[in-house]
Amino acid sequence: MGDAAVEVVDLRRTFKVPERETGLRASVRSLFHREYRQVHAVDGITFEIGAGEVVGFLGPNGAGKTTTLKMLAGLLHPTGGQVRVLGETPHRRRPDYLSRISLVMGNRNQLQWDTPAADSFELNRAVYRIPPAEFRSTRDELVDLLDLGALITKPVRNLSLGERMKVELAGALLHRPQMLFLDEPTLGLDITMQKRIREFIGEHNRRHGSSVLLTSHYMADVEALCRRVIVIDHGRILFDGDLAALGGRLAAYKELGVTLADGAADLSGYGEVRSRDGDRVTLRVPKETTPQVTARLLAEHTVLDLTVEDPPVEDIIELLLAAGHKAP
Ligand SMILES: Nc1ncnc2c1ncn2[C@@H]1O[C@H](COP(=O)(O)OP(=O)(O)OP(=O)(O)O)[C@@H](O)[C@H]1O
Repeated sequence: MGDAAVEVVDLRRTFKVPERETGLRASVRSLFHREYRQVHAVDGITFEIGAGEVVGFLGPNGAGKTTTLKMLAGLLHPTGGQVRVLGETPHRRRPDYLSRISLVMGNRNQLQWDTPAADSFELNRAVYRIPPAEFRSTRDELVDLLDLGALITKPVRNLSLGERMKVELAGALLHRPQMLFLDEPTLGLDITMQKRIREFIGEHNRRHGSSVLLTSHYMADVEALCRRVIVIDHGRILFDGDLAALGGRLAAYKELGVTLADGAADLSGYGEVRSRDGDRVTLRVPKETTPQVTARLLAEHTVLDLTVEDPPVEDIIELLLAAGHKAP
């Protein structure tokens, strides 16, 4: 295998889950004889991530993203296939490997709850055997980049969700991991804090060149950070490539944003009205008829503003998933 940061070939993970039938009789029967079914959480995926690359990992709930990240981080054994991260087999969990990666899960706390983050940072220093001078300079850089200030001296439990995510990220980066797995790092945060976290991730990547695999339900995160995305559904990859190509390949329509002098005009004859925000109407129009539709709008109305854009990424992914479901 080459020197990609992540190399995954036909990776699989199946879970055996008990079938739950309803009713008293079924409950009693299940005491003696349990039926199981196989859940193919990850069903044969193949991809590579280059050194320093930031890749978005997208898919609906239950698609297999977290299961994949856990296998890459060495928390779960694969049921089949091959996985190499930084040239290592993750589930062997060699200390040297663990000191070169980090997994941050937005819905999980990894720092000690009752003590200040600064104490957990010290613990990480000892666990990862970070030389004191390197530790101080990395910590100070993270405190500065994330604007942590006094936050690291307060017990973690007293921090807001956004503040906690910032100190979590700092804790996860103290040992300067080359590979970063981020599972919903902006989950539940307000827009300002989401932006702050995403800017930090971008800046950290530019400075240190670590590779990042990121899952997020917020497309703004993905659009800001990832040129490439992998879309997964039902444990299988539906798309792997440039985010821009995803739009170009799939979107058979454009979105027109129109503001008319007559804000109340009915525009349903020009295309599908997607939304109306005050005087501004968003229309979905087939790509090939966009020039004619814009020409008609301009000829038949007093147009104050007109924009032509690709549909939002959320819509494109929705189309992709719908097409994937129709595939045999
Ligand atoms: N420990 C487990 N035991 C049984 N089934 C599991 C286990 N972990 C995950 N699954 C199942 O595997 C599938 C994939 O789950 P996974 O958490 O990887 O999805 P996801 O893409 O991360 O979803 P989300 O966006 O909701 O976090 C789901 O059907 C889930 O119920």
